[in-house]
Amino acid sequence: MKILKFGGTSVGSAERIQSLLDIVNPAERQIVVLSAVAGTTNALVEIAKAYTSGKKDEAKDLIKQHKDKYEALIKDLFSTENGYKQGKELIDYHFNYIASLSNDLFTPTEEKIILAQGELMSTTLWHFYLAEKGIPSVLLPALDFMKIDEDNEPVVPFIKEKLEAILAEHPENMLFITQGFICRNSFGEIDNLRRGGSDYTASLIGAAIQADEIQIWTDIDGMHNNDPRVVKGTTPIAELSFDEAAELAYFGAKILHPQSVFPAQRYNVPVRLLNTMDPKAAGTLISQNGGKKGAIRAIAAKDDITAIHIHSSRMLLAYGFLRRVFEIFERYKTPIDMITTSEVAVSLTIDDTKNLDDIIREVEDFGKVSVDREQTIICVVGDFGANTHGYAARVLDAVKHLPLRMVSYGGSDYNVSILLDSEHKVEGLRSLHHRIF
Ligand SMILES: Nc1ncnc2c1ncn2[C@@H]1O[C@H](COP(=O)(O)OP(=O)(O)O)[C@@H](O)[C@H]1O
Ligand SMILES: N[C@@H](CC(=O)OP(=O)(O)O)C(=O)O
Repeated sequence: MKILKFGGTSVGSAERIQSLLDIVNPAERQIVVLSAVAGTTNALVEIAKAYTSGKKDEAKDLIKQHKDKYEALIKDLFSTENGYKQGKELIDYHFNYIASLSNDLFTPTEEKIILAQGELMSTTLWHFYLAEKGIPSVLLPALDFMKIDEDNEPVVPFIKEKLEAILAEHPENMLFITQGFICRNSFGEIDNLRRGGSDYTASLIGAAIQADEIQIWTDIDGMHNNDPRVVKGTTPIAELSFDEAAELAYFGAKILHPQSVFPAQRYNVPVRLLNTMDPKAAGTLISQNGGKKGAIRAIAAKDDITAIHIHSSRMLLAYGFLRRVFEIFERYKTPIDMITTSEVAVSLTIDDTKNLDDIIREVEDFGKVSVDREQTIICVVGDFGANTHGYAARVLDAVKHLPLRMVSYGGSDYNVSILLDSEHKVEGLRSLHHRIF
């Protein structure tokens, strides 16, 4: 069984929703995971922000604006009166529900309920469209099987058990549709897998049911060797290993949600990145042995990084120092991305600054602390195993005209990372691209 995920742009208009049938073969048993229509989740975030700050009129205007877009979409999508009627009832229901939340005490729980409406609408609209065309499909409610625990980690055995039970109820059906992104948390409340999380849904489903392949359909012909939004002349990479893809996704290659590689890797299910606008293009295949030995594969950048530098003479010849520093970050559930150390100092980076003030207060017990904000990690990914040579030199040579804050090499066989001020990011990406590829 295959899992096909279509992102926001792939369901971004009536025409795009209709042309999913050019790609999806309804005679093949498969699960199709859909994101919300492009722009919807951003609009829902804005509505929730307006509610949070008590701006009910602003929220009402935003709801109206967005509902108008959906009115236009369903007019173009359906060709029968009955199809249109069903679509209209659906969007009335969801937008009235969003509007009704203005009367409640607005907490993060209500915010997550609002954010879930986009995927609930897109999947049901496509299900109705297929029905209009006489194509049977089964809508699988993600909220019935997609679950995360108290640490926001997915509960794969639960997902597997629930999903297999639901699929077993429909032995004759071929086409299943479900929502990406949304899930329930350990309290049973509606939650989500964070922005861009529909890829993660597809990967978790693929892992849970041991699918043959997970296909991520988007608006570009695979993972490119640099950020196409910043650098001209980037090219798609035919094959990547899971490790390389994970590094690229984590360090900013927006085409894949950062966590989405791990479930597929853990259960060894290949992932293919494909282009809805050009379905015949080869795309990128991510698999166990996909990497090309001894080569630089791609460059990615992650913004909004904060660097923390701790200078302490107590570190000199001491043991247990780093453990005590790391424990502080662990207590505040703050992941560390990059680390460099000397005998009397340690520098590390984080991207989640929710608890930064508390962390700094505690870290200051160890020595002198300084913080640099608006930093960017540029990550160069390839096969840099212990027997290879020259890669770090090539990377550093390409950015020798830029001030570097940190350099990390050797942490894994796949990654050379540099930290620089975000104002140098574009120049860094371009210079690396032109000198390396
Ligand atoms: N290395 C990269 N390779 C391919 N696309 C990338 C890369 N880095 C950033 N992107 C961007 O990711 C976009 C696709 O991701 P996204 O917008 O999340 O798609 P979707 O809405 O289909 O989930 C592309 O349009 C491209 O601009
Ligand atoms: N709709 C959600 C989830 C998602 O994955 O979207 P997309 O596939 O369009 O990146 C978001 O915008 O975050």
